[in-house]
Amino acid sequence: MIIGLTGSIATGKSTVANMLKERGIPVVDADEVARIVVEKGRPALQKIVEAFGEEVLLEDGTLNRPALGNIIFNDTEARNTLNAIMHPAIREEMESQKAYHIQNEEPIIIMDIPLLFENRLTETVDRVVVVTVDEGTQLHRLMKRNDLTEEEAKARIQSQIPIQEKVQRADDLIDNSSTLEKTEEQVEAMIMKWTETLNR
Ligand SMILES: CC(C)(COP(=O)(O)OP(=O)(O)OC[C@H]1O[C@@H](n2cnc3c(N)ncnc32)[C@H](O)[C@@H]1O)[C@@H](O)C(=O)NCCC(=O)NCCS
Ligand SMILES: Nc1ncnc2c1ncn2[C@@H]1O[C@H](COP(=O)(O)OP(=O)(O)OP(=O)(O)O)[C@@H](O)[C@H]1O
Repeated sequence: MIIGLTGSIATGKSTVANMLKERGIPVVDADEVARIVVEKGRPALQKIVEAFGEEVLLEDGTLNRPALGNIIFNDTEARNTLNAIMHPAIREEMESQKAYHIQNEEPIIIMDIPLLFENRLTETVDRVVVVTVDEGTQLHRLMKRNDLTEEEAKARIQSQIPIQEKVQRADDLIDNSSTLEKTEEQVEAMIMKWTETLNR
């Protein structure tokens, strides 16, 4: 069973992904893969420099992530340019990690993909789990985690499909508005449900 794990920015996908990993379920993480494909010497990094200039590089030649983030989260056209460079490379690496877990006969594999709906990838998974929080909590957690102003955080939130729309399209929901313990309980119940489905 291939499960797509998604949500909106800072709703708690990584938090839930870690809870799943702790329970032995393999997770293929799009954000992590997105970091690998822009490492020094990779073709995607070269293309990013060609599109956005040397100012998106740090002195040591690695990607200046905050600088690129400031450009793309405030400009749809720039975001589309970056997506066109990175998404094919991300997809290829994710497929290869998925194939590895399939070969190991893992019964459940999690694909943690923030932009699952935006990139129309729902057909590539069997079920979709959406991690949700209320909008106030999302804004607050994002501002705190990334040290952003309210305006900067709102621009990032608005660069994705609204969380309420994603909630409507979910097969399973995790409400991460409350404590981590409450989230953990929901994760355990969900794993139990999936396991029952597989054993049926
Ligand atoms: C712009 C970059 C360098 C900023 O890096 P930074 O370390 O600040 O953020 P990080 O990578 O941890 O992403 C944080 C969150 O931002 C959101 N996000 C990232 N990229 C995008 C995008 N192109 N469009 C909308 N939201 C995005 C996601 O919710 C993601 O979980 C980075 O996000 C990036 O390389 N983005 C393009 C690749 C991509 O689309 N990644 C999303 C997973 S497929
Ligand atoms: N239940 C919770 N209670 C308090 N803080 C939380 C809770 N869940 C997550 N957080 C915090 O909220 C922030 C966002 O969570 P997390 O990084 O898991 O979100 P994400 O959806 O993976 O984000 P992104 O889309 O940016 O990758 C983090 O700083 C995390 O520590």
